Amino acid sequence: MIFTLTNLLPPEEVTSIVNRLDPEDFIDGKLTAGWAAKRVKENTQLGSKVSYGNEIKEKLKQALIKHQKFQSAARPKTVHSMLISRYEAGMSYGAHVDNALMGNHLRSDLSFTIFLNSPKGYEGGELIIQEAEQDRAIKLEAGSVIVYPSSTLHRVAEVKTGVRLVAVGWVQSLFRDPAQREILYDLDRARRSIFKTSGKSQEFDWIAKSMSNLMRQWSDM
Ligand SMILES: O=C(O)CCC(=O)C(=O)O
Ligand SMILES: [Fe+2]
Repeated sequence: MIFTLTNLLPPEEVTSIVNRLDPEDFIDGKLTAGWAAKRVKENTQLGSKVSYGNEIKEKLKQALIKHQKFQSAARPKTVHSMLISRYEAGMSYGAHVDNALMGNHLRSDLSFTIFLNSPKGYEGGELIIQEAEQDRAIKLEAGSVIVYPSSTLHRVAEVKTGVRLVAVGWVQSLFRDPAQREILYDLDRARRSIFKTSGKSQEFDWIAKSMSNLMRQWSDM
């Protein structure tokens, strides 16, 4: 399941993040890519020792963790390995699959891109996810997020003009099976919708009970 979150942060907060990013603090993106992805990764990213970088990543991570749709659809155990990337004209990231295990044995079940600047600020630069029949190209407003399975082949199209600024990161979910996550997401949506129309009805209780019991069976702690 691929899903989006709109307005992760208010626009003024996204602008203030962008204003803090000094192009001088960005280093070659190849430094954090696996040996094969290194060959196709042509971008820059905020150096890991840049002090304000950790503050920004923490703020974005907290906003994700608090987001109800993100909780319901991703069921995060850990949000990890965040990077802030900057693509100038001519830069791209060719087709690759994300490392399954990162850092201190953290699994990547889901990948996300938080768009930090407006799509009006650059041409090209779409995130392209390969699906069975066709590619899906994604370019969102500043402050919006795309969340997609880490199991996919994906790439970032060449930026033709302007600058593309994004934060990317990964989620180890409490439920590693995408089908299980989708069932839990649908049950949660059904439960919330029933609650809205009929309150804490008998039907609400049955769905809530089933959801809890499936979570007990499936959770991967
Ligand atoms: O910039 C993006 O939207 C995705 C980048 C990416 O695929 C990665 O960092 O692994
Ligand atoms: Fe990737």
